[in-house]
This record gives sequence, C-alpha cells and structure tokens, in this order.
Amino acid sequence: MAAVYDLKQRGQLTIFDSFDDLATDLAEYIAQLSEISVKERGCFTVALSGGSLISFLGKLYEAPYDKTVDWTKWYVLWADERAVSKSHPDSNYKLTKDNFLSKVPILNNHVYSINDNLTVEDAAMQYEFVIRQLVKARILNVSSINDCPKFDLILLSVGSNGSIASLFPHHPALEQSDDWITYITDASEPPPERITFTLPVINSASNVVVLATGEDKATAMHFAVDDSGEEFDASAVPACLVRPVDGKLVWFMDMLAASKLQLSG
Ligand SMILES: O=C(O)[C@H](O)[C@@H](O)[C@H](O)[C@H](O)COP(=O)(O)O
Repeated sequence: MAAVYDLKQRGQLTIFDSFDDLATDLAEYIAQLSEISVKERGCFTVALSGGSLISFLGKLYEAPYDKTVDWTKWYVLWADERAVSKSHPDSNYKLTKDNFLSKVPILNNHVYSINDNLTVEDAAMQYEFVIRQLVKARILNVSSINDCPKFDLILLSVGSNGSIASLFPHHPALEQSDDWITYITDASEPPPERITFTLPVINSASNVVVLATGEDKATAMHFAVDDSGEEFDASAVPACLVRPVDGKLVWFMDMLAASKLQLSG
C-alpha cells in the first residue's frame, strides 16, 4: 500500500506502509528510469549513497529486473564515500559491492569508486577528474543551467540529522559551488573524513530520489517537505536544499519517517 502526494515544486512524495512495498516500487521506478536513459542516451548514470539505501535495492536483482534491466549500460558512482580502504566495513563501496554490485552484471569498468590510497583531499580531486572524464566521453551530460554533470539518477538517503550524501547540518561544504566534489574531515557521523557531491551536482541530476525511513527521520522530513516558513535556516536540514534545477525529485518514505508531515489531501 502506498499514498502518493504531489508536493508541487518540492516534488512527489510516496508513503509506504511496508519495507517490501517501498523496495518494490523503488525497483520499478529505477528500472523505468534506466530504460528511458538507455533508450535516449545509450547509458544510465547513477550515483548511490550508503546507509540503508542499499538494503532497499534488493528487488532490483530479482525477477523481472535481473533480466529486463540492461545492466551493461549502467555506470555507477557514489554521491559520497568515506575516506577509508575499500575493504573497510565503513566503505560505501564495500557495502554496495557486497549487497548489490555482486548480484547484478554491471561491468566492473563501469563502476567508479574513490582511490583509497590517497588523502581525502586528493581523493576528492581525483574523483572529480574521473567525473570530468565521463563528461568528456559524453557518458555524463552537463546541465544547461549550471554546467554541472547531469546524472540520470542520484539516490540519496536522509540521515537522522537531515544530512544527505555527506553534507551535514550547518557545514561549510553546503556552500561549495565551485567544485563538483568536495571533502570534509569533521563529519558529524563517523568516520570523519569523506568525499561528497556538492549541492549543485545533486541539484543538476535529471532524477533525484530521497529515501527516508524510520522515526528518527520524521523531524527532518517535516522541515524538508512541509512549508517551514521564510525564517527557517535550511542549512540546519540539508535535505531541504535538494531542489533539482531541471530534474524530478521523488521522496520515498515509510509511515514512521512521514509521521510528522502536515499533508493536505
Ligand atoms: O555515507 C553515508 O553516510 C551515507 O551516504 C549517508 O548519506 C546515509 O545515506 C545517511 O546517513 C542515511 O543513512 P541511513 O539510511 O542508514 O539512515
């Protein structure tokens, strides 16, 4: 069961009453975006987050998507990554590899993870270089509005403090607009060192999905989805700052994360 709400310029919201329903709809949504992108551009570029998001991708490697999705046309990057070894339990690459990439036939040379032998600063610069190469190769388009790379899909999962990717409340990284990839050394959630997409890159995507599940996300979702008024400092809840400039924003929530929303209709 799911309830769908048109949030106008804040996108579309679907509230699910079960993990299974959310995972099923999310898989169908991603498979549809993949089909459209492959048909239109010959490829599908997706940036993943870490956390519980990966557990919601399980339906994608089941029937019918295991056969119907053109996995060889997928290009996978990360919207944020911890500056740890790719074999470290905190690595988003490891989390994704173990629970998703190892189950679908995405080509290894289409998966772009950070260079874990570099400092976090150099890893951010190197990752931006990789993305610039994908733009040059026309795997990634650029936004006609701000020249940022235009991912076909960016999948975000909201932290209990309203963070998205590794953009944390009141962090100076939220102001970054010159770079596509920035780095932080003082994340409010361990580990402290991370690289992350900047907001302009997130907001340049053709499609952004924001996933929020669990009661600990309810307050952040209230500020992100309901009208918080002119006085509200959106940098307190980075999820409020997800506003695709010419793309589609879809919120996938469970009942707990949506429990403080003041939805009409
Ligand atoms: O590297 C990270 O820390 C993740 O990308 C981060 O953005 C995560 O997705 C959120 O903190 C939500 O995590 P949960 O979904 O597990 O609550």
